[in-house]
This record gives sequence, structure tokens and C-alpha cells, in this order.
Amino acid sequence: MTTPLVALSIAGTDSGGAAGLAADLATFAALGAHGACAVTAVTAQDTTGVGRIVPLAAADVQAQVDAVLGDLPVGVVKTGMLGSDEVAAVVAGISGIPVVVDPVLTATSGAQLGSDEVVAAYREVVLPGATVITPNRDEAVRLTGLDPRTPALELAAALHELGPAVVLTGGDPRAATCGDTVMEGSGAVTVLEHDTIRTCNDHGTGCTFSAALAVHLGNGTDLLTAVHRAQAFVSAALTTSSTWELGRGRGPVAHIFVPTTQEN
Ligand SMILES: Nc1ncnc2c1ncn2[C@@H]1O[C@H](COP(=O)(O)OP(=O)(O)O)[C@@H](O)[C@H]1O
Ligand SMILES: Cc1ncc(COP(=O)(O)O)c(N)n1
Repeated sequence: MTTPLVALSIAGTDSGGAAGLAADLATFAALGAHGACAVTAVTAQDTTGVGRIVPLAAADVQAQVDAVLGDLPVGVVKTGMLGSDEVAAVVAGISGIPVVVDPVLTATSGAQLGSDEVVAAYREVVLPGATVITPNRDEAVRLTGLDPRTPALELAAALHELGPAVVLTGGDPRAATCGDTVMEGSGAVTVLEHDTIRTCNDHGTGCTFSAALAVHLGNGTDLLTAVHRAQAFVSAALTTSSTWELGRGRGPVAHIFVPTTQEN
């Protein structure tokens, strides 16, 4: 008998199947983890944008988290769109399990997925108990309140001061390379650069990256190696989706036909 890694995603749904829970569960499966989930919000969303957003009550999210934690040996928690400061408090109540926080505040399409109350809750209750946070530049600027021109290193340091290790992602489809700035718990900084995959089918990239990172961390991999492997997974997924013609907008990152043989 074997027990697989169980990864719990606490996130919103994307009806288009590109981002949020769909990305998390597909990534967990591709990397050999069993995915459990707690839905925080339901979005009517496609490749062109986000329509209706229906947040769930914190009690409903808490009930899902309690059901999963009461039965399954969860090895890692990954959070995405939280929807409200009350749901943020549910995440803050989880202890004794590594928590990877993807602070989803804005969709690729530009839609707002996190209010100022949610931003405050990240700072005050979620980040102090988080293992690692994976913001993109816009999210880091919003969470820190710093000037948008602030260098990546300073943004990472400001978030690190709130508690977690930081992976400030630098995906930029127009640049030759993408650079992710990693600040470990010790404060050590490494910039991990890799080639940009040319594609407009990148909806769900951030969710996919942090879900892959969560699986590797849940398997006990050190942060730098885990980031490197999560980047490789995203690059493979984007290479596949770069050949796709799907939807009228920013198409989904491909979670299928991705090599599943990465070391854990
Ligand atoms: N076009 C791309 N080619 C290769 N890697 C990418 C590309 N876009 C993003 N990434 C990588 O995907 C991860 C998530 O990055 P990012 O796009 O910044 O997240 P978000 O979707 O939250 O904005 C990072 O590791 C980043 O380097
Ligand atoms: C429910 C949900 N969660 C997260 C994202 C962010 O993903 P992206 O930055 O790729 O739009 C999203 N659009 N929808």
C-alpha cells in the first residue's frame, strides 16, 4: 500500500478550465499528487474575461477544509483566489502544514479578483503563517503598497518581512527571458531565469506554477529546486498550448500532454 502526496487547493473556479481550481487539480494530477479542493468562489469566466463572480460564505469554505483535513493526510495546501477577508481567516486557521499562497488579485484579462479588504487580510493574517508566496509584480506592488517602479528585490524583501519565503514571478511574453526572484526563508536571494515561450495561450500560468511548486515542496524538495522544476513544468505546458487554437482571447495553458516524469 502506498499513500500519495495529498495537495489541497483552496481557490475559485474558472468555467473556462484554464485557471483557479481547474489549473491546480490538473497540475497536481500531472505531477502525481492527489488533489483535494475547497471552492472559495464560482466565476463565470472564459478566455476573454471574467463575468459573474459568486463568492462562497466563509462557513462553507471552512466546512470543505474541515472535511478534507479531517480525513485525508494533506501534505501541502495551495491557495488561489480567496474572495473575502473572512475566507482569508479560514486559511490563516490552518497550521502544521506547508501553505503556498498565490495571492490572486487580478486576472490575466484585467478583472479584479481581490478587494482592498482581501489585500489587508493577506498582510495581517495569511502571510504570517504562510510558507511561501508567489505573487507576480502587480500583486506584489498591491500587497506592499510600494511604487510600481520598485525593484523586484525590494518588493520581495517587503513581503519577506511579513513572514513567508517569496517567489516573485516575472512572466513577460514580450521579453526574451522570464526571471523569477526567489527570497528564501534565510533571506538568501537567487534570480532564476529561463527562456520565454512565445504564446498568447497563457491563461492560468500563475496558478499552474504555484500548484507545481506546492507539489514539489510537499514532496520535501528544497525551495530553489522546487522553483526550477515548477518553471520547467510551466514551460512544457506553454510549449504545448503555443500550438493550440482555443477560445477568442488568452487561451488556456495546457495541462495535458505534459511530461510527467519530473523527479519529485
Ligand atoms: N511565456 C512564458 N514562458 C515561460 N515561462 C513563463 C511565461 N510566462 C510566465 N512564465 C513563468 O510562469 C510562472 C508564473 O509567472 P507569471 O506569468 O509571472 O504569473 P501570473 O500568471 O500570476 O502573472 C513563472 O515561473 C514565470 O517565469
Ligand atoms: C478563479 C480564478 N483564479 C485565478 C485566476 C488568475 O489566473 P490568471 O492570472 O491566469 O488569469 C483566475 N483568472 N480565475
